[in-house]
Amino acid sequence: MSHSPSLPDRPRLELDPEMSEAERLEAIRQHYRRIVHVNDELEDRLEDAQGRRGDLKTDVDELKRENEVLKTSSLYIASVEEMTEDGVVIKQHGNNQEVLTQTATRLDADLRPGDRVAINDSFAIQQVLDDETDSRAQAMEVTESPDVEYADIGGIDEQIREVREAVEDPLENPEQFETVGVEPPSGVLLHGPPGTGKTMLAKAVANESDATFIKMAGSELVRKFIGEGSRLVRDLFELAAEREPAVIFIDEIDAVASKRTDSKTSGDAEVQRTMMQLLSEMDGFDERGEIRIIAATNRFDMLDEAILRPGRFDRLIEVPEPDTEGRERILEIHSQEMNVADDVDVSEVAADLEGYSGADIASVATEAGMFAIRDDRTEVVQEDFERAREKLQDVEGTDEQVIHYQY
Ligand SMILES: Nc1ncnc2c1ncn2[C@@H]1O[C@H](COP(=O)(O)OP(=O)(O)OP(=O)(O)O)[C@@H](O)[C@H]1O
Repeated sequence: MSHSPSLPDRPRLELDPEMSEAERLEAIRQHYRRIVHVNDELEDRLEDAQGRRGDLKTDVDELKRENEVLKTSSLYIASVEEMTEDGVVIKQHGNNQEVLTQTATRLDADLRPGDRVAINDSFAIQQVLDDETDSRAQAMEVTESPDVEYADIGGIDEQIREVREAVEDPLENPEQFETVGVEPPSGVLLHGPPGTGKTMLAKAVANESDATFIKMAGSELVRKFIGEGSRLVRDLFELAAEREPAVIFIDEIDAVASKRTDSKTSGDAEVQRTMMQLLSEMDGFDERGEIRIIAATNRFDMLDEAILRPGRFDRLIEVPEPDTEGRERILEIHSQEMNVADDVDVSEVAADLEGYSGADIASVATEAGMFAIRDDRTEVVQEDFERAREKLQDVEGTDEQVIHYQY
């Protein structure tokens, strides 16, 4: 590339009055050729200059970016709480301080409450972080087809029937609901003591309706993902829309939907915001297509009534502790793969397990098998079940009992 500063001389047309017609014509022709030549040369130079300009612009952009990075090298993570006329209210992760700040105009349109953002030392928002962050993956358990079937669940046949009616039927035969002119229930709330099969039931109905199972634990939203609750709830519904047909399962919903307490700590405000997000997602649920939502709690008494209104969790299903017959069925399910001696009387074992949940009974079966192994036997005998029950009673002692009692 030549970058000579001087421009080529401007060609001059010199005509002598003495010249003949033919000479004049020739002089004009030559002049024309010179002009064309100079023009070509100028065009080449222009092209070079433009190329050079492009190179310089790339350098400038690069430097600008570096400068930006240097200026904002230590960014902190925060969540957008609210968009107000005066600016954006954010809360920094790790401390609960709320700050009113400004944002670069180029980001304005993209911001929504609940977004995770990167802020600089002066709290100015520099960047909106991607939705697909680690916490989204961590906070949600997604299973294409959970390996639980209705036949694996014992003692709650009536509850299975109700859940199928509220979840499976609308997913499989939406037209039937339309023809008859009834709205399927918006959300199903399973309530009852711990370990009675609520999660199993939600997994089984997702599996048997060929729906993706997406689980989120309410307790984790408030303990582990502080400041991200409402965003994660929004992501949960977005993910379900991407994966429909889908069953959303919110375990321990009481953690985000408890009756309002009087204290006004920011922790409570945050839980409140998470619940509001959940309510607004459910209110806009009609248009969401093939998504059903199930929640579970063992603290039904603590729930805020707002979540039980029509259009939200409007189908309540109690999943109680199993009765004798139920316990027998659960014991059969959990020992069907075990080599149990013919003379074991399952109904007698079950009768002794009064107050045991399905989860407790599963442990009794496993523990009975362990006793047989310890005794170097290949068959599980009646006494193994009794010893297992005694052992678990000793181990469980207080904690579990207290929870059961509270319920
Ligand atoms: N009705 C049941 N039939 C068969 N197994 C059961 C039943 N209930 C519980 N179990 C056993 O207990 C385990 C835990 O059950 P599950 O997680 O479904 O209970 P949950 O009601 O959701 O409990 P939590 O309230 O503590 O979340 C299951 O994996 C299963 O092994």
